[in-house]
Amino acid sequence: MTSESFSEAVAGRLIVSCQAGEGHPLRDTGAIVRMARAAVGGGAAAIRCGGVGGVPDVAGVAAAVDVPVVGLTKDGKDGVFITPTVEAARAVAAAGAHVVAADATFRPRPDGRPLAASIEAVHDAGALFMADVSSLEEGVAAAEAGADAIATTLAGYTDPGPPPDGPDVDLVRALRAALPDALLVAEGRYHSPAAAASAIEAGATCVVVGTAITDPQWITSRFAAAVSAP
Ligand SMILES: CC(=O)N[C@H](C=O)[C@@H](O)[C@H](O)[C@H](O)COP(=O)(O)O
Repeated sequence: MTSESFSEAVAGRLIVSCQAGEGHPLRDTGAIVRMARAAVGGGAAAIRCGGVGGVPDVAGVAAAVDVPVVGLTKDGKDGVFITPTVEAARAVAAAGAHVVAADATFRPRPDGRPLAASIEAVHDAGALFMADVSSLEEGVAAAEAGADAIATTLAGYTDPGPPPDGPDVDLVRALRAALPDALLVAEGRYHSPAAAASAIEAGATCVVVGTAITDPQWITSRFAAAVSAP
């Protein structure tokens, strides 16, 4: 898939992130695949999937849906953990991901290789590279290093302490101003249709929504809290 055809497929549309972490009741490749098919049925333009040991999820979803698949793996929860190494990036591409999403923050990478090495490996495998960043500077650097898409995935997750409640729409605005032609993905804590629409208004090419669509446990907890007596 070329970056032009991926951009055409997702422009002004929703990507659904279908993931379930270790210990989650939906942590099962078959469940993830069915989730992805349901998301496509509802109008998802692409699926983002993978996680800890998530290569089988990427392969299963890629075989089951006819929309682009953004794949990733995760290794732990600290530091650089989203597709953190060149080897992990190669494995995700080999599983059939059209786009490989990986951490592109300035933090030290566990294999000591530069971001550009992961980008090159993904391109050599015939896939595109989505750079998961937390700041304007990281997004600009990732674009300069050859990333095909810049995503705000890690905004709010690199500082100590809990992330804020809402999405970082200001980062979307700043990235669009700095990178007028980039394929810019708004991602992270978009918890309502209105919030997702606000990202497009701020200049995002497309929006990724995960938890608010694909985690019944999280959705239930919001309803449960709303009806519980104070
Ligand atoms: C920080 C991190 O690990 N983000 C991950 C990236 O793949 C996923 O756990 C998120 O679910 C995804 O980014 C979508 O975001 P939200 O679930 O907030 O809609």
